[in-house]
Amino acid sequence: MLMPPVLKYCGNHSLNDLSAVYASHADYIGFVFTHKSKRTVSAEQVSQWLNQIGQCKSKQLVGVFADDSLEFIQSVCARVPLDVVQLHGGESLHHLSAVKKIVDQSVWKALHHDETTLDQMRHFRGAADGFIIDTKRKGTLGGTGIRFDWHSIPNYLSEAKRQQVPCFIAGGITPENIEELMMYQPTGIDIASGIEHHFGKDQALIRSLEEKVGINDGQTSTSRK
Ligand SMILES: O=C(O)c1ccccc1NCC(=O)[C@H](O)[C@H](O)COP(=O)(O)O
Repeated sequence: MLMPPVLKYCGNHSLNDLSAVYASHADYIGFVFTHKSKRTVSAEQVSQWLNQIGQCKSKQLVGVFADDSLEFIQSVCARVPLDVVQLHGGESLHHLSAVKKIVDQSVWKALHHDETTLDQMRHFRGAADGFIIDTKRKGTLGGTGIRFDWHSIPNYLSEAKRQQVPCFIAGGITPENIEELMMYQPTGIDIASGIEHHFGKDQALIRSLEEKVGINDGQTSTSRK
């Protein structure tokens, strides 16, 4: 029996979004703090929502940044109890190492799929604590709702396994195409658009996706680990 992938639901930008993903089997809940997104939230908003809804111990919080300054990243980490800092821009190895020095959190590097991605994963070996492989689209860094050529997934998973770090597949994953993606046996999946209806996270879409990856309602995210 195949293990269901680790789930990350990203781009939560309202209290309703947070309620929907809290009720789900998500392992990671992502907030986009960089200003380069239509889903940008502030540290103040997120900490207010967390106060309203309470902390959820079985889920880890991820903060998404993209080419942001060390000061900005540090200021968000001081206000929001993040478990992971995700760097989603064109950050260099030098910048990622500098971020690692100033935060206590794990630092993941998002890479945009193209013919150089595997080399880039090797370049970040020993520094990045995990990878997100996302779709490359000019003018947008993430949350595109567009998938990349999944034939490269086995190479990405093998490299992450060699490095003994998690690897999430992102970009255009939906309840409609998740069964096709499951044939590549992804260890982690990361979704923003595909579980949204009218730009808000939708519990019916989340349930449909989770059923298709083999997570049933009797399981909590911790009982899957
Ligand atoms: O979601 C965004 O709007 C976003 C904008 C800029 C940088 C990163 C962003 N999202 C990061 C994620 O981890 C998304 O889950 C990932 O890009 C997949 O998005 P989607 O294709 O919409 O499922």
